[in-house]
Amino acid sequence: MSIPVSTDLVGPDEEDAPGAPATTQVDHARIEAAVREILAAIGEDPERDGLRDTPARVARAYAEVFSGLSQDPAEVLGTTFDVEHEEMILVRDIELHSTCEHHLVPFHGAAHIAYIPGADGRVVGLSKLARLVDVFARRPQVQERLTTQVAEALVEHLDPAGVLVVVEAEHLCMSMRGVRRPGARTITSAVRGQLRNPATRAEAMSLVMGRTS
Ligand SMILES: Nc1nc2c(ncn2[C@@H]2O[C@H](COP(=O)(O)OP(=O)(O)OP(=O)(O)O)[C@@H](O)[C@H]2O)c(=O)[nH]1
Ligand SMILES: [Zn+2]
Repeated sequence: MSIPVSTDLVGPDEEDAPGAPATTQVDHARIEAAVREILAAIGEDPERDGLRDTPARVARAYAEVFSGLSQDPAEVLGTTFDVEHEEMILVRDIELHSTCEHHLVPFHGAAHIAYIPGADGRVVGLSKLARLVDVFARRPQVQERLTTQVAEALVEHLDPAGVLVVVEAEHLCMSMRGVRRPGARTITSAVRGQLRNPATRAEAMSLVMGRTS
């Protein structure tokens, strides 16, 4: 994929408010021009009061929503530590927002991640699992790929004995348009290593499904 060069390219942190998520390198001017064109194409007046700043707002929003394109999972998982824990670690209900690559509308839901540390006993900080989800969610996505990418990144960078990733989400492309079925939830999973073992997998799934929320 080639990223167009423009004087309006804004890199990470340059225009972000303190504490805001880093934004990706996107061509703001090009997004603004495209949004103006879409507004005109749907019969709107891009110059009317409420819409005049919309192209710039959309460019800033896209920079944030697609910031995962310029983030490296290796960095997120770069800090690990050893603890004496050989059993499964599971973080569930990691809220996620992503963008369906077919319609460029959101899908949102939760990820649940379980892993068993590898022979070297390394674990990651719990927050890094949520950051890892964001690295892949903040891209044009399909849910299956998002699920697989999170699992594969953990396998590659943490070398665990086993991994289970479950993602459940509602796709607005199925709710607000098209087939119009609000409330339908899609569940995907990716399982690697010892978590493929039926008993271990069943234990992880019961922990995921037994959530109270
Ligand atoms: N497998 C999968 N499909 C998805 C995902 N997000 C959206 N879709 C589907 O992608 C399909 C795209 O189908 P198309 O027929 O090319 O597009 P469309 O005419 O807009 O389809 P409708 O949504 O049925 O109106 C739709 O069935 C969507 O529900 C996803 O994460 N995974
Ligand atoms: Zn869609």
